[in-house]
Amino acid sequence: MNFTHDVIVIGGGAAGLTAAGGCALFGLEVALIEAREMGGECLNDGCVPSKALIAAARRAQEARTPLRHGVMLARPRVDWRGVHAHIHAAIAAIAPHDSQERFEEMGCAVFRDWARVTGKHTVKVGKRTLSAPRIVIATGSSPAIPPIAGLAQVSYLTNETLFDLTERPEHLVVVGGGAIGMEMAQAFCRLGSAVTLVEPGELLARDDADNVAIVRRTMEEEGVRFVSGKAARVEARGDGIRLHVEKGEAIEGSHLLIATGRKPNASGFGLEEIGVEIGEGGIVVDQRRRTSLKHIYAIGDCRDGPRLTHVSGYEGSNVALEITLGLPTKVDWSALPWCTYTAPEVAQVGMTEKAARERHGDGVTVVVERFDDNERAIADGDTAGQLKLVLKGKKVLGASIVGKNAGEMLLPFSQSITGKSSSFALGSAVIAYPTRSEISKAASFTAWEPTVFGSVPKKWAQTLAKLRRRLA
Ligand SMILES: Cc1cc2nc3c(=O)[nH]c(=O)nc-3n(C[C@H](O)[C@H](O)[C@H](O)COP(=O)(O)OP(=O)(O)OC[C@H]3O[C@@H](n4cnc5c(N)ncnc54)[C@H](O)[C@@H]3O)c2cc1C
Ligand SMILES: NC(=O)c1ccc[n+]([C@@H]2O[C@H](COP(=O)([O-])OP(=O)(O)OC[C@H]3O[C@@H](n4cnc5c(N)ncnc54)[C@H](O)[C@@H]3O)[C@@H](O)[C@H]2O)c1
Repeated sequence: MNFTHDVIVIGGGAAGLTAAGGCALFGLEVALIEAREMGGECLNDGCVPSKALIAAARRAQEARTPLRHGVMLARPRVDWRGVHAHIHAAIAAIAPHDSQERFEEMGCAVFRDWARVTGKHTVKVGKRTLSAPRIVIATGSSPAIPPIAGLAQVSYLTNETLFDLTERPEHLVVVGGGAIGMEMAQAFCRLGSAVTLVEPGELLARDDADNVAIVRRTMEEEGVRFVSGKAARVEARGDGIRLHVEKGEAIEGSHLLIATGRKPNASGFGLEEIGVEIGEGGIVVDQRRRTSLKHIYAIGDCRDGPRLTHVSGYEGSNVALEITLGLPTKVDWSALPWCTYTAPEVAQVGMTEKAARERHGDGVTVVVERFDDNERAIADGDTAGQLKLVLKGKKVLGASIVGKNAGEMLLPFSQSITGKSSSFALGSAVIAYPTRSEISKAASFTAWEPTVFGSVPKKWAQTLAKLRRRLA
């Protein structure tokens, strides 16, 4: 077959851009297809706008505690148009990294239209049919809308519309206590909205429950109200809504945010017709991210698996290496990090205590270090939180951190889990004083303490001391 390109990448989000850019930098002829804005969800309606909103909220919260450390601040005045402008300025500042021009400079042919897979090696975009020996599907996901009776008849927000608000919601009702629900509930509350969050199960269910309890307490103290139950029915009420919780109360609010997970963008553009297997959680892939048709890869949010920007980037670069150099690259989730950017942040790498005990039973030990023992945290007056180090013997299986900047502290534990460092190396490292990172050294050293100060080293130290007294 006379192919038009070496590889076709569908989707210009974190996954597709990494795969396309990687292949182009190795000199392959790459077709990159994106129907909407370049940069996908992370840049346009995900990570970037949500973290920009959180930054505005942090500023308001700081001022809301008027007297702290002997310093008096003026009460915050939140101008929602200013918040909106900050969010969109952040998007605009990062947009050049993901732009059509940048990827064309790297050597990609960029097509800005919807793609349809028309054959095992062919993709139609606009009036053109492209063909390649390898195809990468990186079509992302959309908000999953739960079966709440009456939802279609009321107006509601999702991450696709939330960041366009130009006025502060009076009372935001958030459905879903996952990462989006928790981050946005706290941010809107800090910016002055009343916030009620409805969740039937555990908040941040993938994280360590003790650590989540700490962030929940902080959010409650700041004014977020948590309602346990499933959102079952909703109706319009004046300019707002009234949400009925299954076997529970009815909550009235001015705005409704649906944050109940993601639906992979896997069907409706030709994959089923050519025999690519699609499961409940998305496109079915093997560890090398190959679909049931081995020359077609699926990466990022569109396939079954973790949905995070760094995961999309990791899979994009793996697949680029496999396609360009022919090196099979399997994904490895043993040191997968993630962080929810509430205050305090809730961060995780590797296994939680619960997951480790399910897998390894009594062989697991857990070391807990609290930030109220960390001297930088004390000096800063920001001691909420703790680090849980999960070990099997001295091998690190995971770390669960809740606290200010917890997400920044995961790296040494990632390296320990992957064998590029060890709990001993971290426990004996020299760490700048006073920093919050000292807690990582403290936890690692605690794991070694019984060995370092065990009976054998103690006996040896005593013998040496005796010898010195005799010989000196
Ligand atoms: C509010 C929010 C906050 C988040 N915060 C974080 C965070 O802090 N950290 C983190 O790691 N993750 C975060 N995420 C998750 C992160 O945004 C996603 O995991 C990531 O963006 C997925 O990247 P992707 O490339 O797989 O998909 P996407 O970014 O969705 O890209 C897919 C692209 O494919 C295009 N497309 C789809 N079908 C077609 C077609 N047929 N033809 C042409 N183009 C097509 C779409 O237009 C889209 O641009 C957040 C998500 C949300 C919603
Ligand atoms: N900081 C981050 O890394 C970050 C931030 C935001 C989003 N994300 C990613 O975005 C994706 C989506 O996040 P999310 O928070 O929407 O999904 P999620 O899957 O994390 O949480 C959804 C929650 O909605 C609840 N729910 C479902 N139906 C409900 C109902 N009828 N009533 C009440 N609650 C209901 C579920 O029990 C669940 O707890 C995730 O993949 C996440 O990893 C990541």
